[in-house]
Amino acid sequence: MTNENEQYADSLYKEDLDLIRVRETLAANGMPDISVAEGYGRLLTMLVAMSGAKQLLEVGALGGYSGICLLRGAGEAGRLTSLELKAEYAEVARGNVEAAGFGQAVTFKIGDGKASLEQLKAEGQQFDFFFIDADKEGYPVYLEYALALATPGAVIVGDNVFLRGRTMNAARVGPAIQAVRAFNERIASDERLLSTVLPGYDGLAIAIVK
Ligand SMILES: C[S@@+](CC[C@H](N)C(=O)[O-])C[C@H]1O[C@@H](n2cnc3c(N)ncnc32)[C@H](O)[C@@H]1O
Repeated sequence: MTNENEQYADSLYKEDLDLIRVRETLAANGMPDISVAEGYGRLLTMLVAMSGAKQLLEVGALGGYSGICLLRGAGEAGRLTSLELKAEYAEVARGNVEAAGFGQAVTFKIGDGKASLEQLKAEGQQFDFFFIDADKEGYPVYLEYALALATPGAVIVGDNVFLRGRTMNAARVGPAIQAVRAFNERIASDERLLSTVLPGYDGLAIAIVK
């Protein structure tokens, strides 16, 4: 769901064939059309480019839309580790990331993102950009891992932090909603982070590790 402002902003940009392909393959494979919003996809590219990040990590690959946006910002030296629960989704993402010209730059890790992050931590891997966009109940844990795996100055971005209004609805107390509230509060108050929450689309949290 996009509002008039978002639709206007999106209408300014020409068709993006690599991203159209992602949406087509989602439909063709019966996958949900829940890629990051167009404007936030462009913002991911900009944030990666502006920060100079090269070692990128995303939690939640789906069909590769955000992966393509992230890698576009990082240039030739960019490397993306993409964590995805479902092997069949990762295969669709792999095809789309390859078709966009980034096949050599991406590594998919299949399974629960928390287990993959624990493995990356045990291997001593570090990243300078994190995009958290998977199961909402996992957001606080994903943030904890991002802080543990972050280089100084790393950027941490979390999508859908409004949960289409459920985050702000005090009557809603389900585990995913409480987890996203905890994530947002931590983003705003953790003294190790500089942060903001953008209210467009479904809400995007952006933080820099000091
Ligand atoms: C909102 S979609 C990701 C969209 C993607 N970031 C994009 O913008 O193109 C969420 C994805 O997270 C995956 N997911 C759900 N639970 C997960 C988990 N525990 N670990 C890793 N991935 C998970 C889902 O299978 C789905 O592909």
